[in-house]
Amino acid sequence: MSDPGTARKMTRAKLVVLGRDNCGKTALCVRFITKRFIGEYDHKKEVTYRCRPLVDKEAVDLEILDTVGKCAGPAPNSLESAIKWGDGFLIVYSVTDRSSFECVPRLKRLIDHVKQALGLPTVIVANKCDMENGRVVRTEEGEEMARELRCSFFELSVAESPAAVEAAASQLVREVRLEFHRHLLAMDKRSRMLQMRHALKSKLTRSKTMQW
Ligand SMILES: Nc1nc2c(ncn2[C@@H]2O[C@H](COP(=O)(O)OP(=O)(O)OP(=O)(O)O)[C@@H](O)[C@H]2O)c(=O)[nH]1
Repeated sequence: MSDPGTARKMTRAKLVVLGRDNCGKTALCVRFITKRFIGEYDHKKEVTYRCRPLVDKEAVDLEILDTVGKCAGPAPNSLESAIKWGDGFLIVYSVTDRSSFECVPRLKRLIDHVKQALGLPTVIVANKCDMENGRVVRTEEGEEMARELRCSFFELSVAESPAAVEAAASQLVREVRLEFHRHLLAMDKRSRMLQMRHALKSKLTRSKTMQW
């Protein structure tokens, strides 16, 4: 995020894409950035993409970290570092893979734990809805889980709908912007309180000196 001390507008943001292997994280990143769907992605390590999309007519410099899917066992250090680094999170699962769906709450808890904060900007994406024949997770299950975790929810097909991918990523940028402005307000409030405390202290010191 931009440094709130120097700018009132959020000009950059760091997004992290999380989810089990094979759920379509790389496909989603590539679709969002290039608008293309290639089909096969050679991706065995973390990759950071950079782009500058317009979201609600305002440009934003995005760094998007595409993590490597892993869910079982303790979270690797690289995943924790990725979460520490990020301002907003896209958690992806595939509607054709129940274990990827079950992984979502675990990843959300990890975000809350690593960032030591609740309610950070997080969007859940249910991918591969074009594969109706292979579907094992119903739309309502995804919606219900997103409600429980208090996250925005998009069910889409990266393969078939670039517009839906853009909508999900734009929603995340909006939520990161909101968080940025909340942070600015909190800092303004804190600095006003400090100013008031300082003014009160000097007044007290002055009146004590006058009594002497
Ligand atoms: N039918 C269909 N296939 C998809 C969709 N999105 C991704 N895929 C396919 O799913 C497979 C895995 O996609 P990736 O983007 O490599 O998945 P990933 O989550 O990055 O996987 P890891 O790198 O192992 O973590 C690829 O064969 C994609 O072509 C989709 O919306 N529909």
